[in-house]
Amino acid sequence: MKIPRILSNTIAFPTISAIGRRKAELVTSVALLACGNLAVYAGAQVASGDPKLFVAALSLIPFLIAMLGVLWLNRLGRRMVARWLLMTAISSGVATQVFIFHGTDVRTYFFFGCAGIVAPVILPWRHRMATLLFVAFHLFLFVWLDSVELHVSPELVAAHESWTIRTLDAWARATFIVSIAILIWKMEFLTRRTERELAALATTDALTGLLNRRGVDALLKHELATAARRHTTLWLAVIDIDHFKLVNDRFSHAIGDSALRQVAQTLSAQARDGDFVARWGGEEFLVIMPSCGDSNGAATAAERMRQSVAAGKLAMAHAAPLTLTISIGVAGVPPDGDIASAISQADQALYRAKSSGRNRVVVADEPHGILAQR
Ligand SMILES: Nc1nc2c(ncn2[C@@H]2O[C@H](COP(=O)(O)OP(=O)(O)OP(=O)(O)O)[C@@H](O)[C@H]2O)c(=O)[nH]1
Repeated sequence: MKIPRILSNTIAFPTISAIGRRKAELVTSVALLACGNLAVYAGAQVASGDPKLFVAALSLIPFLIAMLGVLWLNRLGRRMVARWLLMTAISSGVATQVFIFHGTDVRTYFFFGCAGIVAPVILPWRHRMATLLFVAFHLFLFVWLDSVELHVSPELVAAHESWTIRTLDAWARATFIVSIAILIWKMEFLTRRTERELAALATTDALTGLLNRRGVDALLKHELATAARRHTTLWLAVIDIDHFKLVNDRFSHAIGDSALRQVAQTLSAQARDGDFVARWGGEEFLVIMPSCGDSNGAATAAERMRQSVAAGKLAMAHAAPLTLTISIGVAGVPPDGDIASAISQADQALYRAKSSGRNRVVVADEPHGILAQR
């Protein structure tokens, strides 16, 4: 079944931050929960056949419209308005039921308790004083109404033993507990997801979508441990775009960014399963190749990447397509070796590749350095 866009949590709010999305989804959940609860409530009132309860059910229509407004405003990104509308609509919907239609015989006032508990997680921290007042007022109403008998409607006192009143009473109690439980579960779920998203963001380079330095550091340690267990060499390729400063200076920083993205895509496409491509720094990339075997295998893989970048063209709006080249330094980390010295060797090999003309691959332990060139 296709879920209407306005109701869907998974596809909603694609453009906002992880934390903002968490709040927005929480607002959607509470709005849907409140709608569901009060729809059942209104259903029981209508089914009772009692004209007063029927009018009470009709009085929930503005509340339902307000909930749709909350969902809509939330999607539009008017999250502050959506949050306050949600809380005030719940509050006034409950107040209407309690003070105009039921009094305290039906425990609709339990929803004041719900509103008081939910408010701090929904309302913005920025409005903390207003939130505090909202919470205090609702908890006061909840405690006060629980301790007094407020028979607003004489008909309701007469109908006290009817199935409708019992149902509404039971529903209000059950909803109080279940709503809080669902909210806690939802918050836990969203917190875990937000944590995962933030962890992914912290290890991802925003421009290219590759692993960033922080991400690759952890990965390197893991891959080295695996290689050491298998007694194999972990091969690393440090890659630098040639004359990249010229691209920025001659065209623009935006074109420079496009060039970085294109090289990142080409390297990722050329990497084999099990290889990892990361953005190592400005215009430098690092490729981790755990299963290349010997230096020939690593050099062949690096050469394939070099050729592929050189064969690509970066489309330009008002100029001829741009051809980019890269220089690559390759080094291996033996099972008992350390990453820092392998990176340093790869850097030196890269330096040799640059100083001997660029657009080439140099393997650190090759006596002549230059293994492949065009
Ligand atoms: N557009 C863009 N440029 C960047 C980014 N990060 C670093 N750079 C640029 O990359 C350039 C690196 O230039 P250099 O280190 O002089 O190297 P180069 O021009 O590539 O020369 P060689 O490496 O010797 O071939 C600098 O101009 C940086 O500003 C980025 O994220 N986007």
